[in-house]
Amino acid sequence: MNEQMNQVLRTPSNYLQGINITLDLSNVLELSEDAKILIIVDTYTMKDYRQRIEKSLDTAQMFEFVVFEGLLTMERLEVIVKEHEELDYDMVLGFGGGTIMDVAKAVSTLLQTTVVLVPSIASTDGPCSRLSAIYHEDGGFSHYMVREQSPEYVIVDLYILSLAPVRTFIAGIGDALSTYVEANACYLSMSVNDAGGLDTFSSLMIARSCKEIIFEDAVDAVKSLQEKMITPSFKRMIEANIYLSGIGFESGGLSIAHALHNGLTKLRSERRFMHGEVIAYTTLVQLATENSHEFTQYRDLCLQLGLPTKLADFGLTLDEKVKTIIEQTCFFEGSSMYHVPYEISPEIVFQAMEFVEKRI
Ligand SMILES: NC(=O)c1ccc[n+]([C@@H]2O[C@H](COP(=O)([O-])OP(=O)(O)OC[C@H]3O[C@@H](n4cnc5c(N)ncnc54)[C@H](O)[C@@H]3O)[C@@H](O)[C@H]2O)c1
Ligand SMILES: [Zn+2]
Repeated sequence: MNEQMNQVLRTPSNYLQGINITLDLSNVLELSEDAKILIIVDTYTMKDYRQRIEKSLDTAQMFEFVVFEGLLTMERLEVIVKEHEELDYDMVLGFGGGTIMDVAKAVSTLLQTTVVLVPSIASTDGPCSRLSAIYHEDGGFSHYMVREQSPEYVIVDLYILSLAPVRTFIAGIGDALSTYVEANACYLSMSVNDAGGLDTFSSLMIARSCKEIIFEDAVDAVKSLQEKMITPSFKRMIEANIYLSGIGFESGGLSIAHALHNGLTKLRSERRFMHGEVIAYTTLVQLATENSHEFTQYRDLCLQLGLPTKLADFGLTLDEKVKTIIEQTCFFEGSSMYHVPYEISPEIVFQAMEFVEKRI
């Protein structure tokens, strides 16, 4: 019975945030002279920040870059590990978007090193969690790989994030928007969270702070980013996107919004959408399944931020194919779809999607 489980809250060992904090990584990480570091970057961070990272880690004995772009699959993960297992690295440092955070966590698990995560966009709440989302070659979600320990270091450079594309920041707000909705559903249904136990009251409060900051600060924070200004609202929103949402989802738990997102990865659309953009929509669907009086408030904020609010915004139609995907991929033993304090079924989710689709 879940009632006898422990309550578990997990956090990264160190969360450091500052303007240009990445100029001083050797000191911030207290690097020893014999440190060997594997640095995982995406094409963007490699192009714009390679020199900064090289200079900042110059006290290390050696470091090597791996450039990763595209989806994290088990096959690609095994290739990276095979190519680097001989060198006895102490640390894997991931510097990039949400995918790079997941690659770095997974590689560090398999190479048994510490992990340092430096998000170059505040687009997901991945940096503070132990999870890595693994995909199939065709883009469909496969499973979560879970690191034993939370990340040792999360380093947040406000200067770098103040130059990031506005769309990525808004996607991060979309991801964070789901956190309280899902954590609250887990708390009320005594569901197992992603930290491996029952929710603490603290994690629920962290998720609630995340929600409060979004509704107070998101609009102003986006304006700040458009003007490349590091304002108090921007700083609070960065913490909400990365830290509060990260702890809030892992130790608060996932529910319908992420289960439905994972199922919808089986659908192909013309344009590529970011994780958080899909989550904004699936959060609205979760709110609709519970007939929440807050549905309109959430939907209006999404509209104000330019986040998708219906399937049509992804160029997709709510048809039988979608229904089949929900039936076949979202409802399985252990799915977070069941993490709600009320009855749930493919029909109820589909009806909620119809409701969301018809809202003007
Ligand atoms: N493990 C977790 O806890 C967790 C949580 C949320 C999301 N995720 C995963 O994260 C992934 C999505 O991450 P994402 O939405 O960040 O997309 P992404 O990482 O796939 O893509 C981000 C893109 O932005 C580019 N980029 C990076 N920094 C940039 C910058 N400063 N300026 C301009 N471009 C930049 C990159 O080159 C990349 O092409 C998904 O796989 C999702 O499952 C994992
Ligand atoms: Zn998410």
